[in-house]
Formats: sequence, C-alpha cells, structure tokens
Amino acid sequence: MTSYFDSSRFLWEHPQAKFTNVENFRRTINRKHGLNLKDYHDLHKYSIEDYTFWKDTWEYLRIKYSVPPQEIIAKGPIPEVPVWFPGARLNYAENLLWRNDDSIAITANNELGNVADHSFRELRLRVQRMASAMRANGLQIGDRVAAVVTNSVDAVTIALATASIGGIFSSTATDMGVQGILDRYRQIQPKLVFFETEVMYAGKVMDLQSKISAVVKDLNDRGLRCTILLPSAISGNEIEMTGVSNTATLSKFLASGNGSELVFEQLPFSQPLYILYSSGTSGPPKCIVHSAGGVLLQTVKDQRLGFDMTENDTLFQYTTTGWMMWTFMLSALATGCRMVLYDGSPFHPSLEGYLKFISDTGVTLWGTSPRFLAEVQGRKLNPLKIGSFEGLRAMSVTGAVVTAPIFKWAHEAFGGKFHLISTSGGTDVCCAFVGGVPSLPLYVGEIQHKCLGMAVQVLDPEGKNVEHSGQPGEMVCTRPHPSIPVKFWGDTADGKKLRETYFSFYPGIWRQGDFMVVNPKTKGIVILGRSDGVLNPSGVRFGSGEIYSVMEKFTSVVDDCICVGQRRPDIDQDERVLLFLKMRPGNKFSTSLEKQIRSSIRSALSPRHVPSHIFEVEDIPYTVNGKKIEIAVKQIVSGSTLKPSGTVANPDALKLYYKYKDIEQIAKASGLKSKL
Ligand SMILES: CC(=O)CC(=O)O
Repeated sequence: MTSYFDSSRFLWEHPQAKFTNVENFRRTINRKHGLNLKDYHDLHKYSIEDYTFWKDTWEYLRIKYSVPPQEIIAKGPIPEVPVWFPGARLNYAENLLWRNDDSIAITANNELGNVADHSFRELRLRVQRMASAMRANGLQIGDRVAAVVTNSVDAVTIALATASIGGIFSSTATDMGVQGILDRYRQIQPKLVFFETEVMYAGKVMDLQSKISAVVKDLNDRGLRCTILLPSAISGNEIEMTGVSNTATLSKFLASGNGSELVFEQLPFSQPLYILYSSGTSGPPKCIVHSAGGVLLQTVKDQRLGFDMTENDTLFQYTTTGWMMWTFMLSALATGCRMVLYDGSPFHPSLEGYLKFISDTGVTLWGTSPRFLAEVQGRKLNPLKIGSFEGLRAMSVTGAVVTAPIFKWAHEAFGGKFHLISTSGGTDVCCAFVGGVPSLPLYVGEIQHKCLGMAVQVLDPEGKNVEHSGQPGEMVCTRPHPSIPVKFWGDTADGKKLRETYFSFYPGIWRQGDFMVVNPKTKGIVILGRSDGVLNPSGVRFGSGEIYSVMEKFTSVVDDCICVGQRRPDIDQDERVLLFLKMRPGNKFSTSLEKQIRSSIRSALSPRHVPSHIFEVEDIPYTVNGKKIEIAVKQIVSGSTLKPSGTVANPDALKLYYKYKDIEQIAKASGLKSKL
C-alpha cells in the first residue's frame, strides 16, 4: 500500500501555542458552556456536533449587527441549504469598515513599483463617495455590480460600496477574454460595470478599449445602465471612449453622487454578497451566489482562528480579482489589519524584486501558490539572500496540491520559523474545508486538520467512511455550514442545478470533488488531486498529486507536467496513465530522463503508478485562476472534442493533446516503449 505520510517528519510548532486565538477561543467555549474541550480535536468535534458553535463564533468574532438573530438555523428539519441566523440584520461592509483612523489599511503596488499607502479613513471616504454615486445611478438592494478590474484600491472600494448598499458584486480579472466575460455577465445582468481601460502584465501594456466595446455593446441590451471607465492602471490618466453608449469616466461617475453619508443597509444574514463562477472549462460557468453573513463568518473564522490573524498583521495574498481568494482576502479588513495588493506578474520586472518587496513591506501573512513556490525552487533562488523575511509568521498555500517536497523546501527556504498553512476549500464555499491550526504541530506535506465547523469525511465510492483506515476517498461535508452557496444564479426556485452539482453523488451529502486521505496518527490531510481526475489503472486509485510529488525532483529540467488517465474502451478495458512534460528552456526530453522518472515513481510509489507513456508537450493548460486542467485533458486524450470556455487561460494548449487519443499510432511511428 502506498504510504501517503511520514508522521515522523515533524516540521514546526508554535512557540507559544496556548496564546493563539484558537486556544483562546477553545477556553472561551469551555467557560461559556461549562465544557472540558481539551484540545483542537475536541473543539473540532464540538464544532460539528452542535450548531451552537456558529453562535459562539459569531460572538467571539464580534460580528456587528443591528438586529440579533432569533435562532441559529431556521426551525424544522434541516435542509441541504438551510437558512442561517433568521431574523438577524447586518451589513458585510460595515463589519469591514469599522476602523476610521490614519493607520494603513492598504498598501498597493504594481510592476512599475508604484507603491501607495491608503489609510482606513481614506478607504472609508472612498467607499462613501462610490456608494453615493452608485445610489445616484439607481443601484438598489439585490442589483448586480460587475467589474473587470485589477487588484487595486479601486476594486476594494467598488466591492465594499456595493456591499454597503446590499448590491451583489462580481469580478473577473482583466485578462479574461470577451467570451469569458460575456459567459458570466450575460447570466447575471449587471446594472453597473466597472472596467479597467489600460493595464500592464509582465511588462506588456494592454489597451482594453476594444474589449470594453464588445462587452458593453452586448450588456447594454441586457439592462446595463452605466459602464464606468477606470483610469489607466499605468499612468493614472482617464481615458474617454466614444462610440459606446452609457459610459462615464470614474471622476464623472463619482461626481454624480450627492455626497451623502455612508449608509450600511441592514440586511438578512443570507443576503447575496458575491457571485463567483465555477471553472467549467467546457460549458458556461455556473454563477455561485454567496451570502454576506456566510462569507463574513467563515472567512473571518478561517483568518482569525486558522491564520491566527490580529490587527497587527500585514496580509499579502497574491491573487487576481477573479479568484475566490480575492474575496477571502478582503475580509481581513474585519480584523483591522493591513492588506497588501499587488497588481501584475510576480516575475516582472524581476522575481527577486517581488520577493524583496514582500520582505521589505513586513508581510506577516503571505498567501501564495504551490506553482509559484515550485518556480522559485526551479530557478534555484535563495530567498534569504534576497530578503530577511523576518516578519513572516505564516505562509498560506492554496490553489493546487502542495506536494511534500515543495512544502519542506518552502518552509526551509523562507527561514523555517513560520506556520505553513496548506489549505483547501474553494469557490463553492468561499472558505476552507481543511487548513492550518496554529496550535497543532505541523508535519511535512500535511494539511493540519479539518476547519472548525466543517464536518469533512472521506468516503469510498459506495459511501462508506474510510477515513480512519488511512484509505483515500472523496472529500465530503456531511453537515451544513453557513457558506454553502445560497443558490446558483438562474437556477430553478428549488435549486435543482445546485443540488445536482453538490448533493447528488452521495444523496444529500456535499461532495467537494477532491480526492483526499487522512493520516490516522496525526489527523493531518493530504489532497491527492481532483476526484474527477483520479487515476485508476488496474483498479489502483490514486491522485495526480502523488505523481506531481515525485516530479518535484526534476524541477531543474522539467518546467511543468500534467498527469491524466486515458480511457479508450475500444482499445483497452483498463485505464492507462499518461504523463506529459513541459521541459525548461534549454533542456531536452530524453530516454534517459524518461527512465529516471519511471524509476523514481516506481520506487517512491509503486510499479502500478508508473505511467504507461511519458510525452513531451509544449504547453500545459491552466484556468485563469492558475489550476491545471486535468479533466479536459483526460477527456481529450480519451477521445472527446471540447470547446474551451473563457475560463481556460491558454486554450491553444488543449489542442496539443488531441493527437494522444491515438497513442498506438504515435508509438508505432516513433518506436515508443509502452508499459502495456
Ligand atoms: C482555498 C482554496 O481551495 C482556493 C482554491 O480553490 O483555489
């Protein structure tokens, strides 16, 4: 049997674990309810057995409200998507904008190194002006505000102003193509759209005016009232556009407000706040509606208890505005800490400069991705020669599986004194299912625990819980929690599509679509990949993450790789594993490299894990949010033809895989060796 863990690989523990927020919270609950929860494990058990936990969390996090809830969950049998905290009245933006002083709320930077600080007082004034203009332009509770924006103080302002009114905010990054934007915004029909006019990425200037024309002409016929053109993200100059109706520059739009006070509409807990999108790579994305209360309670819980966040922190989450991590990040304002926003590529003008900025800015909590860390490692950079990173006390890594070698390397490379928080959740819940626990020891390659309130289990295909036997299986969540989406936009009134998406595989139980395993000794978790992408040769089920973990050894020559199962029932009843490699510039794919990879996989995992074929490809397909697109590649090599959606960052990459549906032909032509 494959060993997924090595619990002897202890990596770190908090020097003062008993002073962490989560320990303080545990003691508070013990006192309040006369309980004797001894540690995080007990606390987690309580959190998934008694819904009172969510009221405890509400109180501990000091959620601001004007009307208290009548109960935690509406009375009666609890449905899959319950109504939380009925009767309560609150506002998400009010909970984030409680500070009104001259401390720095936001430090913004971009590829040009234009660093700007914005105080809490300034941010509140910006939101006030924006909300006033939005109201003057007819924005009302429930109206959608869409944005195609960079990660900037304007984006934060627009989102918070929308939330103050009770509108629903939805954003995409500026590199999303016209089709991708329309696939999303045609469905949600925004009343206002904010658009960047000129941006820079990786040193290239992009004029967005033709994109704006194409999008806005289409949306103008679907209820769009005004498009607001943001000043150039490079020069700061305003750009006027002719030939597209109902546009206004930002300054004109703001001038239309009447200077009214900032009013935070008092709304139900389940009031929609955001619309996020599923990363459907071949069909139109699903529009996932998240509630203000659910996002607030879950994200602040994850940050305060999982990240141990306090007012003294400086959070830097590298993200575009199109990823759920942007919405997750925003909630840091509720704790009153500083946020760092970076717009652009981390590799431009230089990776060294980017790392130095993080160190010099005193980032204490850094959110990054395994892909970025692998790139730093692959380039053989020594971060500690670039910056001291002495302020860094936690690094949160998400977006893909964090393999054990990268985990260990990153911890050592950045100084070894911080909490490495590997976390997994997603767009579907706008929070984490599993993540960091500051009061527990950290083991190499393991996500420390299930997050509080999240009743995560590991089920086999028959629905049996296999968690305690250390077997891998489907990640499910067996109890409702407050950030289950309130609905899919455009779904039937009884939420048919939502139910089919999450609650149909195991009737009535949320299936996340991740393949995971729990270490029976430490209770740590390893995510092995997406469950739709589970590899199943000769009945051995494993995740692509296991192969990627072995491939970390080859990062100096192999830039990236993707591993998928191929099913060709016409040729073979079994599934075979294909591994595709993208070589680093200057390195060649060779028979000897192939042999080394096969032998490493055989010895690290098992002979059954060794791919049937290993090929070199020019590119690996990714979503705009930086996730490898295994499912589409799997379908393509298994004989399907796909029409990529706007979610695919590099759609041409998918074309490279069609020829592999006929491997026998390729093998014959090139004399390739096959394991078959
Ligand atoms: C928290 C996450 O898991 C983020 C993601 O889905 O990429």
